[in-house]
Amino acid sequence: MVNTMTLTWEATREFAVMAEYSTYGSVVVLQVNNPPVNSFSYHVRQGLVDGLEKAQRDPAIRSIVIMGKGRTFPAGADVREFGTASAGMMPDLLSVLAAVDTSPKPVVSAIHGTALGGGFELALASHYRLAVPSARVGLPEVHLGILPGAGGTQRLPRVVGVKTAIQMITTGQHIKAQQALSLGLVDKIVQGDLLKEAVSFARSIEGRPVEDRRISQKTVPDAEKVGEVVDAARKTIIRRARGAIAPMTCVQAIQASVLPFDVGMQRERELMAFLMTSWQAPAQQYAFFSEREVRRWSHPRDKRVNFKTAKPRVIKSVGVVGAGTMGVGITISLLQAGLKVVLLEVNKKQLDRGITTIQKTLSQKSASQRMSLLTTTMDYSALSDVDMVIEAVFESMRLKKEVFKKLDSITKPQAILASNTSGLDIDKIAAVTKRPDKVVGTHFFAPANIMRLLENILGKHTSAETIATAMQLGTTIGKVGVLVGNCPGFVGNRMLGPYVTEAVFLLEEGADPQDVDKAIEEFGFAMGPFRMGDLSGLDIGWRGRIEKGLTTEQGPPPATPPLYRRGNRYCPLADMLCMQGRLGQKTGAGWYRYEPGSRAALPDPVVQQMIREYRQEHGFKKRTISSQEIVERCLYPLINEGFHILDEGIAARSMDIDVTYLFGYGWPRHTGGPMYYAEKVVGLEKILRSLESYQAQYPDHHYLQPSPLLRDMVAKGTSLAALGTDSKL
Ligand SMILES: CC(C)(COP(=O)(O)OP(=O)(O)OC[C@H]1O[C@@H](n2cnc3c(N)ncnc32)[C@H](O)[C@@H]1OP(=O)(O)O)[C@@H](O)C(=O)NCCC(=O)NCCSC(=O)C[C@@H](O)CCCCCCCCCCCCC(=O)O
Ligand SMILES: NC(=O)c1ccc[n+]([C@@H]2O[C@H](COP(=O)([O-])OP(=O)(O)OC[C@H]3O[C@@H](n4cnc5c(N)ncnc54)[C@H](O)[C@@H]3O)[C@@H](O)[C@H]2O)c1
Repeated sequence: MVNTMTLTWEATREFAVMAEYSTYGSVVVLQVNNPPVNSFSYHVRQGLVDGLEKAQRDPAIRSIVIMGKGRTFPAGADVREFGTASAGMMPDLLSVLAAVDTSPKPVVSAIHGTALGGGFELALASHYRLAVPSARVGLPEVHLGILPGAGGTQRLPRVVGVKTAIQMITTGQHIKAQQALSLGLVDKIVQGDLLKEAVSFARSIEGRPVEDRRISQKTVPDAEKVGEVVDAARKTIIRRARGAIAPMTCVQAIQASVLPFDVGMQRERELMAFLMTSWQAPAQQYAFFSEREVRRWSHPRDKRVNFKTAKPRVIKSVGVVGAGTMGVGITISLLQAGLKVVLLEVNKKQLDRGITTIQKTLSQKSASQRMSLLTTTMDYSALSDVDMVIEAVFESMRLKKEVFKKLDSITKPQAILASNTSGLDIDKIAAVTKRPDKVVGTHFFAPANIMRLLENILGKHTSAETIATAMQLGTTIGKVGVLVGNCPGFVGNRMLGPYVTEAVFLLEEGADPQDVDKAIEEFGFAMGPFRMGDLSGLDIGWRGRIEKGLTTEQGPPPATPPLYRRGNRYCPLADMLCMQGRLGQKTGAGWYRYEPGSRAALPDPVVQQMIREYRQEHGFKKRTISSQEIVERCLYPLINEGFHILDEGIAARSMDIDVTYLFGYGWPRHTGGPMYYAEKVVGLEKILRSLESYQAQYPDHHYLQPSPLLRDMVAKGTSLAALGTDSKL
């Protein structure tokens, strides 16, 4: 038991304040104080080493506790230091951890919040670990393109075995305290005041030898199976990693944990150096910080549209209109965040189907509690009292206008009216209401309860308060909100246009759908454009093209040249599939065929025959197209459209585009996003020259025409970061 009377502060702050030194009788507590997440920046490392040395020198001190001040135990290395001079300044994290491991006085890590990366490695180097019940631990370095480089790949397998260590490190998962306890990663879960409990625990182990507590001195429990475990892991990881090098490099480091500790540490260091100097690590770290940076939104259209000054309205209840694919997913997201929802649908069958899906999807534990927040209705007047409505009816401007007119007359005047349109003009929708300032686009991605992106669209009259509310709603429901301007397709779908258009042109020239998908999947996408089209439903794009007058349900509009629409080259192969009722997975056939009940895309001789005949009819000569050409022809026009978007001020920053693609379209994270990839991986000049060269070969493919902004940046040597929000906005 701790005598609370002895818990008087004898704190001296002569050491760097980032690791505060306090004594409680014979126990020293070192509290890392580096808000917000207590990362190990240089001064923290120095403070810890100084504190440890002081504790060793003082004969009155018999044990040491390390903990975090404020919200968390250290969440790892200071990633912002990577690549800067301070990162290399001694003491480095490895020497801090060596001082902990070899301390003759027992060291206890007392964990609250999240002990991640280097933070958890510090805990593993300690002789004892305590955690509060809400704590989480993990080694998420793989998401930053690196590995746990302060002994994590060597100590973790010594506790949990190679198999579990591979699983934890290559997924970067956070583990809850209770699971950590059962895996032997923490020794005790403590209730109540962590400081008191930790001091009490430290006293209880004073004088005990530390040698048998040092994980570095243990052996890996499943060492004899390492070859077999690594072989099995390699197969799944290579497939899952899709070009990211960190996961497999983590496995190589873990494999070395069966060697003597010092040898394994040397191997870990070499592999860490390899990853740190790769192009993927900075790309993934950029992705990490961009995900957070988009929360600091603003828009050049209006100075008031700025996260610093705009205040959100409080949203407690939301109406969702349409219980289709998106309406149901949006409803689930809202309920999961504890918001009240009124779900309205005009079709009874559809409503019933939606309710069943919602019930099934909500986790068993909280289903009844969450379901009690849901009201379902076929009567618009049930929306009279909600704070916000999200419309998710069919993608038709006529219908959206009709719905918004109704919503405007029924809902309370201060209610915000949002549309989940995939790309229709928000201003036209707002114009039918008497509150255009309260109309906004909130573009969710399918499946809406899973996909993290929320693309929020600022209309001409949307107020700063409305945008702040939409952005805040995103945070409340765990989405990554990105603010963009209004144009057909907004940012995400607009950039997708050139990508799918060019993908279909490749079929004319000789590729099969599976060739294109394979090249794009090898680049790192989870799905190529044709598999993705089949999954989403080919009718979505077809309806859109019909609405735009580019095609009709019966074929090309009268008196239209077959391969041109409005002066631009057009390939009608996708329309031809839809006219045959091949709408993708839902009809068992699209670009591919599907066996009943299976989602596996099988190449279809019928489609191959259709493409062959099409080539013959229109005089295309089949040629072999390399994967490199496929990737460049699909992705460079997409990137080029990103430059148009920046130039027009639709996106304020290139990072808004990158985050949109990382979280909404499965762009491979290890490449940083399309704009980062263009600038830092390929190089803007190379992108420009490739576009020019393809355009010379295909002068009527208008998406290949390089954007003036791209040309200008290459000519002036400007960087995307320097462009900031000041492109011609
Ligand atoms: C911790 C979180 C779970 C908290 O989440 P929450 O939602 O509460 O808060 P935010 O995510 O919004 O974060 C708040 C704020 O903090 C910033 N931040 C978070 N984590 C870090 C961090 N680790 N470093 C810096 N900044 C951080 C965040 O950006 C927010 O600020 P902003 O201004 O952007 O709003 C959550 O934040 C989280 O998950 N964080 C990341 C945790 C993580 O990934 N940890 C691992 C870090 S990497 C690491 O620890 C590496 C170590 O394993 C090894 C280091 C050893 C180095 C020695 C290597 C020797 C080899 C030498 C090779 C040399 C080669 C050469 O260059 O020559
Ligand atoms: N499906 C996607 O992948 C996706 C992704 C992002 C955005 N969107 C957009 O979301 C919207 C909805 O798409 P979806 O795929 O969920 O469509 P869906 O066809 O699955 O569902 C639309 C629902 O709206 C209902 N509805 C029609 N008229 C209505 C009315 N007047 N009042 C109330 N309900 C009405 C229909 O009965 C149907 O249940 C569209 O604007 C679409 O472009 C779709």
